[in-house]
Amino acid sequence: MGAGCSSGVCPSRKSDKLKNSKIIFVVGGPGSGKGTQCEKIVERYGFTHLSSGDLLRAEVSSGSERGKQLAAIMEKGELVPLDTILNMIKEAMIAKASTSKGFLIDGYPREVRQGEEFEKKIGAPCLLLYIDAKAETMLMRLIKRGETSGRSDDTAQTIKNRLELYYKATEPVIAYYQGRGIVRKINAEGSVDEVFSQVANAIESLQ
Ligand SMILES: Nc1ncnc2c1ncn2[C@@H]1O[C@H](COP(=O)(O)OP(=O)(O)OP(=O)(O)O)[C@@H](O)[C@H]1O
Ligand SMILES: Nc1nc2c(ncn2[C@H]2C[C@H](O)[C@@H](COP(=O)(O)OP(=O)(O)O)O2)c(=O)[nH]1
Ligand SMILES: [Mg+2]
Repeated sequence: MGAGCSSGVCPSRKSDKLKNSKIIFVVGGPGSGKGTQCEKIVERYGFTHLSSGDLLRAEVSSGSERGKQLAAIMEKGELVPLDTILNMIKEAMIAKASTSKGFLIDGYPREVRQGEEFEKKIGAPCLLLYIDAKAETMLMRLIKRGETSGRSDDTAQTIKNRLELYYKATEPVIAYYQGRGIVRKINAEGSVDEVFSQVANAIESLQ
């Protein structure tokens, strides 16, 4: 163990506590319905839901100096530094490792490198749920969500940036994992329950 690793939360090595954890990546564009489906998975299957965006928003709400820097990036719809978000996810996973039946990682990886680093420092996913909706659908859902979400990034210009970044950086993540045969594509155009029936089939195919 190198210097700085004595706390047990060492970002540079795999954690023994997490080595047997079941890991599901939930990938899709902004507004595709990742958060909505994750809530339903938790209700039925009892997994632990970790949303990268929620972890970051909690840090922003804490008012910390780091939170202020993150807020400026998120308001523009850009990606925060890889190490920051990966360490936050790893710490949250370790905190739940002894009681969790498995982890839903929502909003991460956003780019292929994030996936590679996650696997080096945490572990490999057994499933990638690809929540697929058309750009117009995502745009409409986000504009509607923006009426009540209070999220500073649910605004027309930032939504446009987030969608562009999704197609450029995140879609390649799906192709990367397709090569391993762990991707299940979910058609997210229908109602929440229609989408969930596909999601449930994918989860049950694991057990
Ligand atoms: N894995 C990540 N890497 C880098 N930045 C991230 C990551 N996850 C979230 N962020 C930052 O937090 C912001 C909000 O992310 P979040 O996942 O909540 O929103 P989103 O992509 O619009 O998805 P959704 O609205 O579908 O939940 C992103 O625009 C980005 O600035
Ligand atoms: N019609 C329809 N609307 C949906 C579905 N899933 C989510 N929504 C709505 C609820 C939200 O206001 C918005 C974005 O959903 P979200 O769960 O926050 O998405 P995400 O940004 O976490 O991917 O879209 C869905 O499956 N069908
Ligand atoms: Mg979300």
